Amino acid sequence: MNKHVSSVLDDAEAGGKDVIRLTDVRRRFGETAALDGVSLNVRRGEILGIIGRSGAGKSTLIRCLNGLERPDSGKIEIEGREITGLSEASLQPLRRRIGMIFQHFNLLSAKTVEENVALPLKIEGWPKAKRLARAAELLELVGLSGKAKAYPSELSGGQKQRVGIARALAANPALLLSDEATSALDPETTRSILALLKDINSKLGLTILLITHEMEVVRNIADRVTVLDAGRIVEEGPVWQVFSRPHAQTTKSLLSGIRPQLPTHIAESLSDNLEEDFVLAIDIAGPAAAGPFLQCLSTEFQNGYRLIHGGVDHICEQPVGRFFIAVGAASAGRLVSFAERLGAQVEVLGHVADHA
Ligand SMILES: Nc1ncnc2c1ncn2[C@@H]1O[C@H](COP(=O)(O)OP(=O)(O)OP(=O)(O)O)[C@@H](O)[C@H]1O
Repeated sequence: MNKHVSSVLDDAEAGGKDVIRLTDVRRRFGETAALDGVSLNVRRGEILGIIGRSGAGKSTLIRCLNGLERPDSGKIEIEGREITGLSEASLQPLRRRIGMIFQHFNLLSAKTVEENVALPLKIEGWPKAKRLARAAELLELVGLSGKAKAYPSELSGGQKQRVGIARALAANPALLLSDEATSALDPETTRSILALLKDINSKLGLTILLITHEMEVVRNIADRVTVLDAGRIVEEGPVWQVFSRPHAQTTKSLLSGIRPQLPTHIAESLSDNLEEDFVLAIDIAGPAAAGPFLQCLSTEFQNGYRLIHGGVDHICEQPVGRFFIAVGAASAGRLVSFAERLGAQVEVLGHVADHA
């Protein structure tokens, strides 16, 4: 185990369960409540995703966390120490406990890769030889050992973000805060950066807070997710649960791009004629989704329903099923109760003629 790994683990063992804790944090700008009573915690070693529409309050939350913005009221604690009310000087060492990576990398173009990575250590007063040794160690961790003497302009977007990650880890933070860090990257590069973050999370036990509008990012690497809307938390929980059974309308619409939807031509032909077939959206998560659910349904109802669309996906290794089913009016009530008894959540979307 290298020195960096062991020091992060030592820190992890020394502290409490929550790296960050927010209690009833409020911040207004005139009439706008950017944060309207936000309480959340980021547990040591987890990856927490925060999602929300534009204007939901994500940037304000980040600025409150790194001390650039002060909340009007409420409490923010980093590793058990309250930061609200601290002077700029007392805030500095706590601010260094949070490493940040950004959408546009924020590297210094006139400095080499190793100088960029070593910069936070220079600010901390480390001697040159020591900080270059640490930069080499971190560049190895992010797979860029051969690029120490290169300049940012000579790197691809993915490589620049790897440098950003190495720099964010240099001062040995308790938390890595990722602010839309993959939003400027193509899908393949995004996947490789997410794999690196996941690897660092499991190797170093590093806690990561991901702020993103990309649902795929949260789905791929986060353990838990918090949904912000108009400055409030409207939903939170394990990613597989929230993504398989979103309750808040905001969450449903944020996830509409990555969850199966009723085909548009059928959605547009739905009626409210109770004599026609019922169109149901059925969500089921956990072991029952993996196969038994459809089997049970066909055993119980034989040919009495039609599968319109949907299937089984896997989120955080949990099977998650979403099916759109049409069933005759006479069997609909019985099918809904049967599915609910199996643990599914059922929504009646409308009605279609039986040939649709
Ligand atoms: N300095 C400011 N002055 C006035 N209003 C502000 C200020 N900062 C944020 N707001 C308002 O607070 C609300 C939350 O903004 P914030 O930037 O935190 O949202 P966001 O979720 O980060 O949005 P985006 O995804 O577009 O960056 C918005 O209505 C915004 O217009």
